[in-house]
Amino acid sequence: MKLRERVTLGASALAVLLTLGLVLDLQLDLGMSGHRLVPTHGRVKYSENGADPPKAAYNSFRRKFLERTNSSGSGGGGGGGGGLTGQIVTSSSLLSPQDSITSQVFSTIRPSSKDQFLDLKEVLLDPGHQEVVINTYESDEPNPTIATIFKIKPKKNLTLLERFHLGISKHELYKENDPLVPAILQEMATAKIVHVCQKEGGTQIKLVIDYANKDQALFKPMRFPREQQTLPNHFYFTDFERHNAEIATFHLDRLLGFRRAMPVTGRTLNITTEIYELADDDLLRTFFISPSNNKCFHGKCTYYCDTGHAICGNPDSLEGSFAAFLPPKEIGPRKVWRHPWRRSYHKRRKAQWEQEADYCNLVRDIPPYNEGRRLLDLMDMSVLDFLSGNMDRHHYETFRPFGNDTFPIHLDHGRGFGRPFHDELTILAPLLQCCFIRKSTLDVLLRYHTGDKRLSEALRESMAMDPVAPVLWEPHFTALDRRVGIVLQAVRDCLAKGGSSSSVKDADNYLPRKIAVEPDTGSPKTKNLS
Ligand SMILES: Nc1ncnc2c1ncn2[C@@H]1O[C@H](COP(=O)(O)OP(=O)(O)OP(=O)(O)O)[C@@H](O)[C@H]1O
Ligand SMILES: [Mn+2]
Repeated sequence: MKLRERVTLGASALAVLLTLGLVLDLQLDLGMSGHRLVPTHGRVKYSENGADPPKAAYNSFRRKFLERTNSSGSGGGGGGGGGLTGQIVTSSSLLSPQDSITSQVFSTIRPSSKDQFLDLKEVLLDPGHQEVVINTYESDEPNPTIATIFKIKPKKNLTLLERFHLGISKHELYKENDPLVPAILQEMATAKIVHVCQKEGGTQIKLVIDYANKDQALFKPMRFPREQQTLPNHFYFTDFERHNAEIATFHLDRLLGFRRAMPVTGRTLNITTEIYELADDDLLRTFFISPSNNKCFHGKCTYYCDTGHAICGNPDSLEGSFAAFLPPKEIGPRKVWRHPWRRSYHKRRKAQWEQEADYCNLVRDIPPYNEGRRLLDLMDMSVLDFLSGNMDRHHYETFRPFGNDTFPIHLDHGRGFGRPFHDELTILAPLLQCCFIRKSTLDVLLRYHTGDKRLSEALRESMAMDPVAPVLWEPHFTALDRRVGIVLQAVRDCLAKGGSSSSVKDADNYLPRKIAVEPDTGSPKTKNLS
């Protein structure tokens, strides 16, 4: 080979390697949204006159290389105390004043636990002309179920879960006080298991549990005792999953009146007779006996599926969460959406919403957020996640048969309930940036804050019957009540500000665009997202 050919070949190989490296790096940062791929890796700078502000290069350098930590100081009341008042709560990514030009800083005040929020009560009684607390009328709209859409007549011999599936409706997974829910919890916790295999996909190990009547559950194993907190050097995307967070979030979702999470129960299994002896070959291959003679398995997955992170019986029993299985594709096909407030999933990069104060206005011009219930549902989701401390909301799913004006299913809560002494305000970013909330959600929160039964007490009661109770470590209950107060304070801040953080004072810009008049044909705003 001539020298020139060798050089050309070398250069081509280098180019291919570089491209591959770039693609792999971006992969970490891209999300799939139905069929829209929305990159967030571009560093979008925000400045008032469109030009880079002074020191922008320095700030960007500093953010990139000097401020790598994801868990610097916070206003979170240490020691599980709660009840601290007048203290400013800020996001953990709080930056210096110079940075606030290019970065959004999230902050609010921790209210007193005795604050009765009379101002919010007044708004609930008479919403008037404000644009923060939004009354919706979903209950007046048709609410077809899977059974009605597919014209399925429920037969007598259906299983509990089959009946549950047929009852899933456009507005919710199950009705308030639906007797099927406790029945399914009981069945999942006690019925005989006949087969176990690993669930494909996802980052951490999950097992599909088959019962004799063909009903199924999704099993997430316990890894740590209840008191274990998120490791200080773990990012939200390397945090371990907690089975008890799945259980607690189902109860929390139900108590908040959302009913968008599948029922989840705890159960203690015998690892030999209820997993090993029923496992399929692929799972069986990952079983081994630990030095202390316990049976262990690690399965196959992207994170933590190796001998060092194996799941072991103790000595023979293994606790886990059992989530009722979602309906099969034939009747409940789902659409996957990229969450607009998704984090960057990169140890140094920031997401677009972290850098643009005006981000909400961008989102609400884009379908499906420009009309109907979706954006309000994301506010609900951010409240749920803030209360539980779940930072891992990258995608969400909806049921296709109901079209786009339907609820997002609350799935995958394994990373909640990890830091009871820290309130992560960035989880509330959708609410803080859009500045509106469903009236019914505010109503529920206010009742828990000022009524007879605080949220912690309601949750404790709701989970008392779970087979692995107590489900949560005590400090998480204190955290919940404290965080309810913070959400209420955030709504109060919004009312005081008169709505969205946008500088545009046009009322239409504050409302979920049910009233949007013109179809969105390549609005100039979308250029930032493409
Ligand atoms: N109850 C359920 N029944 C059936 N399928 C489910 C259920 N819950 C979740 N899934 C499916 O399994 C996928 C993975 O579940 P989940 O997100 O809880 O696990 P994960 O390991 O945290 O995944 P990821 O790492 O992608 O976040 C979900 O995206 C969803 O499509
Ligand atoms: Mn997950």
